[in-house]
Amino acid sequence: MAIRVIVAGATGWTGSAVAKAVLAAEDLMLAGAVARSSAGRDIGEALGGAPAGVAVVATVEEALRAGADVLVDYTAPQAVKANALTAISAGVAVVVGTSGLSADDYAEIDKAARANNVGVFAAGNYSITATLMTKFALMAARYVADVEVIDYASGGKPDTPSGTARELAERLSTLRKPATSKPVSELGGVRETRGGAIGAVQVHSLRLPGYVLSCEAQFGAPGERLLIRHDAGSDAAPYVAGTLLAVRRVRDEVGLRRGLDLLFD
Ligand SMILES: NC(=O)c1ccc[n+]([C@@H]2O[C@H](COP(=O)([O-])OP(=O)(O)OC[C@H]3O[C@@H](n4cnc5c(N)ncnc54)[C@H](O)[C@@H]3O)[C@@H](O)[C@H]2O)c1
Ligand SMILES: O=C(O)C1=N[C@H](C(=O)O)CCC1
Repeated sequence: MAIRVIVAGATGWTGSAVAKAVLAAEDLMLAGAVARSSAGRDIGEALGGAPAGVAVVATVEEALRAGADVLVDYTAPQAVKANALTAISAGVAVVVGTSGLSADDYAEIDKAARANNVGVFAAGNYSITATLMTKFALMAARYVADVEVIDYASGGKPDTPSGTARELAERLSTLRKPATSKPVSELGGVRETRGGAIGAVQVHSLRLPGYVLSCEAQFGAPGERLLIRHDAGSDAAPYVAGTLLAVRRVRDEVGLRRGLDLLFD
């Protein structure tokens, strides 16, 4: 039986690519599409194609009324937590694509998921090559203590740091040995120039025209440096396969799992 999927943010940059892929997949069924601006329209037509027989609705609550197995969220940082909690309380598994959630937000989502016997999957980045960047950085952190994360995006990105950088820093923090650099609290001058701490890792976010989204882990050791970096282009296609992998697997577990690499092996 096909997995019934709701896509929230279904007409957005990423959500539209995911919704089209769900419509095209034989083992998935687009059970709902949430997009406030297109509410009432057929989602196939709203995406520039043939009618799909699914009317766009304005809220996740409305979409859930038709029945679903998985909610995929590609909306906005201020909407994603409420959408996820709404789905969880209806017993529906969630794939979180939207960035902007903190470790505390994820703890709350995990608690709700466990209480409702539901699986939730979240990845700061669903692209295969961005996930490899994270995997290689985590490998390097086992051998090199000093690492900082730099996140680059266009000036319009609404959240900082990126979901990619936040997840990378959180995960590096669980592995790293104490850094050798002077603690920020002991520095003179303008301390903010040393970036923000996520866990035990300093993160620096640049927002400049010309970037789509790039993220790098920069390791330093006496006399040498190692740079592990991912650069995204301007197409949403790289995020689709990883998102659909999560959709197909999210109901196998209860509670929250984070990081696409968990689904690689
Ligand atoms: N994890 C990943 O791999 C990955 C990949 C791409 C994008 N993202 C993240 O996904 C999010 C969306 O990115 P995008 O580039 O597709 O954005 P977008 O602006 O193109 O699309 C977002 C869609 O959500 C809708 N929306 C916004 N606020 C909403 C609300 N409160 N309720 C309902 N719908 C709402 C918008 O109308 C829009 O259609 C961002 O947080 C981005 O960082 C993550
Ligand atoms: O375009 C964006 O915005 C993206 N956001 C994610 C992030 O915050 O890391 C990753 C992919 C693109």
